[in-house]
Amino acid sequence: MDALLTVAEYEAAAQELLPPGIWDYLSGGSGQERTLAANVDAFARLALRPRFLVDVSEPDLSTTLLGARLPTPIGVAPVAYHRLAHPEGEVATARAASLLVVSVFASRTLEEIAAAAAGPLWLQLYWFRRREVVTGLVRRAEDAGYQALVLTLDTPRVGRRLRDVRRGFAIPAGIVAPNLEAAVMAGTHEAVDGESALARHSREQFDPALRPADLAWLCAQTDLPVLVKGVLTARDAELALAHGAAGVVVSNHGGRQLDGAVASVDALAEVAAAVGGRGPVLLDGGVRTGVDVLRALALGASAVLVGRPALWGLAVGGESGARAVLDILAAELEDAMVLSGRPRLSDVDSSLLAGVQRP
Ligand SMILES: Cc1cc2nc3c(=O)[nH]c(=O)nc-3n(C[C@H](O)[C@H](O)[C@H](O)COP(=O)(O)O)c2cc1C
Ligand SMILES: CCCCCCC(=O)C(=O)O
Repeated sequence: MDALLTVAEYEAAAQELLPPGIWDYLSGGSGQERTLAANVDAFARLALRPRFLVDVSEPDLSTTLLGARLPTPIGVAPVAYHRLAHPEGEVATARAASLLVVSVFASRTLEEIAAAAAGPLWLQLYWFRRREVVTGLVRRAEDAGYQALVLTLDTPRVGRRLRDVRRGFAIPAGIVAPNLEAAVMAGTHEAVDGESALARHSREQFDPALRPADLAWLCAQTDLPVLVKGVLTARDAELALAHGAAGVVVSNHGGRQLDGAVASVDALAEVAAAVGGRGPVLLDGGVRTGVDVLRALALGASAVLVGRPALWGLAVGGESGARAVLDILAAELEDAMVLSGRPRLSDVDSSLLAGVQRP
């Protein structure tokens, strides 16, 4: 087989390998999948304005995020059940990633992942009705050396994902979420009529009444920085920072929640302006090339996260497949920085983008 050179080639190879139901769960979106498509299309519309007569002989992709030095501004977004893609699951991804946000629905324990990790780990949380589930996870993350928490705001319930509804998708027997007790996970392996097992589970277990005061309460439970994920407006960024958040992840959950929601990259400038340097602004959704990473940085992102691309790499080649995907994105980013006359991340700003108003 020829070497795979792009994320798109990993996507196609993963589709060949994965059972159709798992492929649909990993790659699909909600509703008509308009936001899923928009996330990718919106990047393609952002044209670049390269400049020359600049010394680009020593490009530097490194950055600092929440005090941690990272070789690139590219991390892995929280994605449930990596063992759907590869038997080693999150342990393989953690070996490959320089920053991994571990889903609360990880299919390996927080401690196994920490023992394998090559870089910082952050733990993503949902707002479970039973608060002791949340606080128990916070304590375990602290004890295992995780460096931040990420509270996902955009999922008061799982969105209506028609591919999963049609297939009666449920988590296959043998793949579990070992960081959550059995009572919290009841029903996730059983298909139901008219709804995916995950959507039903979320209605039973997630508290849809999450308010700013709850965020403040969570921040008060821990010394770890708490970021919020799913922010698409200046209003939510302001509210989150005012209630203790240390940073935000601009995200529409990869087009899996509100179909019709704005593409992540189209929401980025508004959110970055509202944060105004008070904390890191990450972006996920639709990042498929290193040029996309550069575009996001130009619009104010401190770093990007990739969800599906990491899982496609994992499906194709376990740890080395996930690493290959992240390396492709980093190599493409370096190329784009050199070819656009921005050799350091501090050189990247909105002057790189055509048609974007400059301050
Ligand atoms: C299969 C799958 C599972 C996901 N699980 C979670 C999760 O457990 N928690 C969460 O906050 N986001 C979850 N997400 C959303 C991702 O964190 C991220 O927002 C999204 O994948 C980014 O879009 P991309 O896949 O285009 O990179 C999941 C996404 C996918 C594709
Ligand atoms: C067992 C519940 C899984 C919750 C959904 C994970 C997720 O966020 C996703 O997008 O899928």
